[in-house]
Amino acid sequence: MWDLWLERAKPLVPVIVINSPLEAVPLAQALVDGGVRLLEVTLRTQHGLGAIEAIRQAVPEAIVGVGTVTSAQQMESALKKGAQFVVSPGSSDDLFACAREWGGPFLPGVATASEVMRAREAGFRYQKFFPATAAGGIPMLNAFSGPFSDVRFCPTGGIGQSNHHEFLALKNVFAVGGSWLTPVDAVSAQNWQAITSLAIAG
Ligand SMILES: O=C(O)C(=O)C[C@H](O)[C@H](O)COP(=O)(O)O
Repeated sequence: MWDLWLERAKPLVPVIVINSPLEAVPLAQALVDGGVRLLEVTLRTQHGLGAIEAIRQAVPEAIVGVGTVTSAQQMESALKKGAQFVVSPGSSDDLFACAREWGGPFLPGVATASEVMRAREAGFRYQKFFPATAAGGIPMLNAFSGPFSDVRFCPTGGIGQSNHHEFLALKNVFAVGGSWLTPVDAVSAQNWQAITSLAIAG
């Protein structure tokens, strides 16, 4: 699924925190206008689920995922709202089971070789490397590429405008994620043009 989506979308996954329900649709539209279509709407606030539903309805060019998923129950709630992919900062047997039953694109979070192996054994070869810079950054991803040549990563955590190209240049990286595309001050000021400009620059 990722390969198909990435034919039409930049390999950037903004990690979105919705503080006001009214922000969701214009923010998603601003990102899409800049060519960023894979959107990870986190469940860090109470508005996350509603935002997923609203963006699915109002911004058809967006590919809307849910992030900060740490339980099967959260995954199920987000899928009911129309989430098209699911991201977790970590991995658990419950999440693996729920994602397998669903059958859609799930990115389990991994930070160590053992976690990569567990997620791969569970059937997930696309994984979120989190927290990317704190857990070893580019040297760690290069080290993973030897033993895990069949696994591809979306590094997230500590990545920004200045270094995301270096991550994207790695063969085992299919996309990079982060909050730099949706700065809190621009979102709270409803400066959608600034968000589109960041998306275009990314
Ligand atoms: O809440 C989640 O779903 C997470 O898994 C963590 C986020 O992906 C990172 O916290 C983003 O990192 P920054 O780009 O450094 O802000």
